[in-house]
Amino acid sequence: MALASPEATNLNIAKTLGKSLSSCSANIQKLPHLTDYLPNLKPLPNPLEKNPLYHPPAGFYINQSEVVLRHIVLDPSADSEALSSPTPQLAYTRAGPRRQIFFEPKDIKAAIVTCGGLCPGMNTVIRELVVGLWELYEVRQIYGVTAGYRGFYSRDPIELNPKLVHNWHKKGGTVLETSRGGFDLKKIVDAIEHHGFNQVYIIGGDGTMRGAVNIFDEIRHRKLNIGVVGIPKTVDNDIGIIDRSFGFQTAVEMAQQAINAAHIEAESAVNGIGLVKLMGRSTGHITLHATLSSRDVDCCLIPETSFYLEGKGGLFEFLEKRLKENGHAVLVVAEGAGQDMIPRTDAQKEQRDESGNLVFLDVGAWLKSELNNWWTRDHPNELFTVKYIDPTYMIRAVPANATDNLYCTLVAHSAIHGVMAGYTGFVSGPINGNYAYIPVEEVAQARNEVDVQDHKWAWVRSVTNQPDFVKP
Ligand SMILES: Nc1ncnc2c1ncn2[C@@H]1O[C@H](COP(=O)(O)OP(=O)(O)O)[C@@H](O)[C@H]1O
Ligand SMILES: O=P(O)(O)OC[C@H]1O[C@](O)(COP(=O)(O)O)[C@@H](O)[C@@H]1O
Ligand SMILES: [Mg+2]
Repeated sequence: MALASPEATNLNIAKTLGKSLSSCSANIQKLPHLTDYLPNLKPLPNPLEKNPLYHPPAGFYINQSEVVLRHIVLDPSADSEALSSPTPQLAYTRAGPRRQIFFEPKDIKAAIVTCGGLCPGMNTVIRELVVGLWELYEVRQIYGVTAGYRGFYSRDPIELNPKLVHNWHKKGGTVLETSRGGFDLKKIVDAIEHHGFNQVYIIGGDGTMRGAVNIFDEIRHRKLNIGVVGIPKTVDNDIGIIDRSFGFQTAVEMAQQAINAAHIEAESAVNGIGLVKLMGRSTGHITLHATLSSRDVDCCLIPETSFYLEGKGGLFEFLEKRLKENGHAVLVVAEGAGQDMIPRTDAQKEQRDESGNLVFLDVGAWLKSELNNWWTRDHPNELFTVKYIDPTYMIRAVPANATDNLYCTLVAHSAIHGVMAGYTGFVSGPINGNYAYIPVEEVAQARNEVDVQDHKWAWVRSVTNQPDFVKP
């Protein structure tokens, strides 16, 4: 069979793509807008037009019709049937400044809140919201709601300005403080009304976004002129649709220190095992990425795949082989992995944190004990040591690295532009590297789990050469 020349192939692809795109219908996810329930709101020109220092160049403003495609991988050789009746492309409103806005800057009273667990970059997002609102849109009433959702109704908000927040991006954690639980819808929306907030910026994870959906619904139900935006924060990277959360890369980078230490301890012992437990309640993204970038890991265990200890194809058999070959092994486990194997009392089965998340048992401590039992049983006269490192909070209680800090700036400014344009009940985040606005309801439902069928997991397997843990 004659091979097509590269030019011919390119032409074919271009033709097919052209056909595909010309017949492509974009399924644009509808974004809620304040005018949906307040039709009399009048648009105003963007104050950036009169900014004394910055003169918006051509192409600065985003057209209403600009979208970001959800899926950018396309198979141009897909059969003609599929192309003649293409599945509509999922598309989201592109983020960025609009020519027209729906808030008079002097009337804006903005609230910023952080909820859930920590994530590197939270302070940067707060800082950029404050500075962006102040500098871009001349907003002078900006408040921080402290201690998470409960702070709306139980604490006095604190006034924020660029001078106060100017070096917050260098600090880990959240200066505004955060908490789990305390979500009381009526009290929260009453407090928003009472304080006169008309823009609410909510930084938090999956639980927080579910709360934001309720807040938005209630505000819409009361027909209040208040914009609500979510900024997804998830060190576990368990929120779907967006590429990743700010802080995730920083956490992966921090995890390297723990893996390096585990490797050194294991290498320096006779039959040494270095065991590291990383964050990841229901997803193993941190563990997977830390494994891929380290290359010192012999076995990576995540919640999305099960494993077993004893017998053919089990963890013990694999580790025994590695110890024989290399004298040491490094094991990295996500906190949510193997939870079904750890014995629990009835009380432990019921234990929940303030937000209602199941409290996990320590998979690292359990594995360490199981490994020790196994070795003393099977090799009573041979030296063996397990060095267990749990860097849980060390990987998230740090300032964001440069890449994440940049992300924080873009996501915060995108959120501001969206709220100013009258959008509400949405989330600002990157999709395929482009910032977009996504209905918060969709984000609250979208999970992002490690796909163990895709290439990334295959890379892990090729780096570690670990078993599939398929029972014979
Ligand atoms: N289904 C839900 N509806 C309303 N609020 C929720 C829901 N789930 C969690 N929350 C609230 O969101 C906040 C943070 O949730 P949590 O699960 O602790 O962290 P994260 O947002 O980081 O996932 C808490 O105040 C919690 O009460
Ligand atoms: O001890 P805390 O503060 O509850 O945080 C621990 C948990 O936070 C997480 O990072 C998830 O937090 P978020 O849902 O807030 O992103 C889990 O991996 C971990 O179980
Ligand atoms: Mg969560």
